[in-house]
Amino acid sequence: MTVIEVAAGLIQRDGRYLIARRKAGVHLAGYWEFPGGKREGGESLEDCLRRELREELNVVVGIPLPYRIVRHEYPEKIVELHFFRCVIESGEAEALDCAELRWVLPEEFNQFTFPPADAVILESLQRDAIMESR
Ligand SMILES: Nc1nc2c([nH]c(=O)n2[C@H]2C[C@H](O)[C@@H](COP(=O)(O)OP(=O)(O)OP(=O)(O)O)O2)c(=O)[nH]1
Ligand SMILES: [Mg+2]
Repeated sequence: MTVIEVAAGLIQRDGRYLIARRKAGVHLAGYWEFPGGKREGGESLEDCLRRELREELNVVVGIPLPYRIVRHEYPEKIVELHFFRCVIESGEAEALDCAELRWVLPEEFNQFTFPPADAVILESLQRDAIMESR
């Protein structure tokens, strides 16, 4: 099975992260996720992320900082998720290509259903937040 490369943004502001709910009718519909999408030919993952965040949220972000890479095998596809930390440089996030948006604290992640691939990232961000508060 071919591996689908995806770039996703860990967009942080005042200790909260921006999460988006996937629209109906797509893979993992209704799940909450970190905004982003599939890399197109000839594009770097950083360019992909910046494009996706413009398309999905109408925001421009600064230089994305690599955080972690997660490979996950779903029954229907294999995804390689490249998570980047980033900050909004201009624009206020709008739900252009997602069902709903929320700014949430890491301690609130458990109130939302994320795709199984995201579990390690959620735990890692929660751990980071605890370390930063010490
Ligand atoms: N953006 C994002 N995708 C995720 C996460 N976790 C996870 O398993 N995925 C999966 C869902 C999808 O199969 C794939 C991302 O593709 P996508 O549907 O967002 O792609 P896209 O924005 O380019 O949308 P499209 O043009 O193909 O409709 O990765 C996550 O946290 N963020
Ligand atoms: Mg997407």
